Amino acid sequence: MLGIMKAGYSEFKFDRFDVKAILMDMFAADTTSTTIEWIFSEILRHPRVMKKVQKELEQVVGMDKMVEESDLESLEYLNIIIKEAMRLHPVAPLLLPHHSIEDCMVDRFFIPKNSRVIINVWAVGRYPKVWTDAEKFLPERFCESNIDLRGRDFELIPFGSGRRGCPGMQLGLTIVHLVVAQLLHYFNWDLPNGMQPSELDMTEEFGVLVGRATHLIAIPTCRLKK
Ligand code: HEM
Repeated sequence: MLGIMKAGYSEFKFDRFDVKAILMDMFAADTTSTTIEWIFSEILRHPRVMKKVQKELEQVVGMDKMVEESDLESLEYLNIIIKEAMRLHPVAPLLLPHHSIEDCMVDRFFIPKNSRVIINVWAVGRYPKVWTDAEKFLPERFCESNIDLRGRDFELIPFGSGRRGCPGMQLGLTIVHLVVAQLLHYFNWDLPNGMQPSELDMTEEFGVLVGRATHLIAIPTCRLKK
């Protein structure tokens, strides 16, 4: 896109604002909203977790004030909920296709130069040799582990890793934390028509991004004092 912009041969106006808008459209909006929808689905399926994170919000933020960005680093339980939901539901389960620029060995595997490399982070996140009770949503598993999701630990790479990892990771994580924290702080949430948490359909719809097959519907009631 920068090449097209610099060459100036497009028949329409194409400047930095257009490049930014296309990047936001292609990479930012859906990844962030889909991640939030999965996190919220897991929280609604686990009322114990919802109560615990709301308690944390009460203690850290207080019931008479809105959540601010500066509160986020103190919300430790929220942080591990988000890690756990992104382990089970990486929105780009195969990342973007990568291309090897030279021969290399990864563990025992030889990858010749010019190969297309697809990394299945969905399977890595559920690999039973790495994760105990891999299919279960257990945020507390991260209390005793330093595993991070920013690309340093290859067991958990929902943003990819290295030079071609997601450049919007910090922005994405801040939006996800803030939106989820605000929704849980301001409202209590119920499933519609007396649906039980265990009945919530978690079917995935496969594509470049993997979202819920049906959108999540939840009923809010006000929780804050003012
Ligand atoms: C929770 C939110 C997000 C998630 C889970 C996410 C995830 C990803 C993943 C998995 C990749 C592919 C990395 C790879 O193949 O190794 C990627 C690439 C990318 N992301 Fe994100 N992303 C998020 C938010 C954002 C935001 C907010 C922006 C921009 C403002 C952004 C911009 C990009 C761009 C430009 C690429 C392509 C990078 C390249 O090919 O070099 N992303 N993202």
